[in-house]
Amino acid sequence: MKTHDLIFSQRPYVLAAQIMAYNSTAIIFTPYGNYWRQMRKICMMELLSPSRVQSFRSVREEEVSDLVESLYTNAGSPVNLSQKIYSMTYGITARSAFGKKSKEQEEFIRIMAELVKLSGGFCLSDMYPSSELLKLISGMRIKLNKLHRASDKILENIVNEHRNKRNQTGGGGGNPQQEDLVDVLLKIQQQGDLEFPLTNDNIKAVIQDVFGAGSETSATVVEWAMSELLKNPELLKKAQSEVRQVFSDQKGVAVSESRIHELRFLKSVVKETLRLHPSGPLLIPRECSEDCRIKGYEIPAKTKVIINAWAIGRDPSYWKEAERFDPERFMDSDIDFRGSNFEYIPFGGGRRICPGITYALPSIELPLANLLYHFNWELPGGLKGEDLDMTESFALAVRRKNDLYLIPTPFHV
Ligand code: HEM
Repeated sequence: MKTHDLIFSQRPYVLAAQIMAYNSTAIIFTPYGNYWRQMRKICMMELLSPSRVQSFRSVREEEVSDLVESLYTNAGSPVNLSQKIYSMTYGITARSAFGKKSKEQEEFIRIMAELVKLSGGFCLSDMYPSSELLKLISGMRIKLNKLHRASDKILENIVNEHRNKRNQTGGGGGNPQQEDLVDVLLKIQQQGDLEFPLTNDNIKAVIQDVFGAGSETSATVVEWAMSELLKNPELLKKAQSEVRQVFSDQKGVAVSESRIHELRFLKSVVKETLRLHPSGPLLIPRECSEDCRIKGYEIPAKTKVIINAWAIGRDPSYWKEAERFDPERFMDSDIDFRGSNFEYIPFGGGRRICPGITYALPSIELPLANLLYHFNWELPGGLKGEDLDMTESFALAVRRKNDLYLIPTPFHV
């Protein structure tokens, strides 16, 4: 990611991306080159830049406020917090990138969760990509085709709705400032601004990537942070005291983003969660584009390279009491996840580093701050924090194997 970054900027063949991402023409699994560069740049400018992220502040605040309201109505009884967090995060991404939530949002969430399971690059057909027989007998191709047909229908609707609206009133309802990512991609398609024609399939591929990458990942962080805090009641108390003190004048109103930067401990909780539970523990696989030599090892061209960010984040040669959830370690530390501290790479590094960091952080911090501010939390059935099951699922983005059920009790009565 530093000395040999260019050579390792390629992605390997993954059957799920081939089928689901319209011949790998989105961003995540797209081959390194001009097409990938242009698509990544468009998303950076139209969705992920600091000013665009700031412009979605009211979207985040509304979605989080809806979450809080729905939790108030469940006060005192166990709620499936995981499901609520995932639904909220997908809602934020849908509204930021496509202007509104899709009618089929819950169905799309289900498809994405399934896709994330199948895209890890560890299924037999990805180990032996040239074997058509394996794709057939493993049932992968059939499963993926079915999933693809279902997601394509939803994506097609999103694109068509945008196209119709553009034809009637222009992009963004006649206000270019209000154009969303889909509007911009359609405009580029119409104007033919790129060196290659942008097809409908390309647009759908990018939407799907953004939807999956932008939601599943951030949601896992909120889910794991709440799990770790429940396991460590004194840390939970500390995080709650901080947010309740910083927003002491709110008196029950949803916590806004205005002073979120003052929550130093909460930011450390997020960093520590990303150390122990990086959303993509093995990042996204790379491929070596030419022969190279690293520390005496010959790595032939086309070798699939998997980076174990999870293990690096728990390596005792870099981290004191590596297995312990201890947000304090980040309080007075310069270590950051933006790709230059290689002992801590939850977002990867180099040319393929996650472009969504600036977008992701407020979508994690704001819900977390609100959950901590508004409610006291307990495990159902008198379960103690130390007994909370922390088993991980196996997928490209690792969420809890079993959903997190908690009992919220309103703090402001
Ligand atoms: C906690 C939140 C997130 C985490 C932990 C995360 C993590 C990652 C990781 C590990 C990679 C692979 C990096 C590599 O190969 O070195 C990646 C790539 C990517 N992420 Fe994220 N991500 C997050 C949020 C987001 C969001 C919010 C978006 C967009 C809305 C996004 C879009 C992407 C895209 C498009 C890529 C592919 C980049 C490329 O191949 O050029 N991510 N992310």
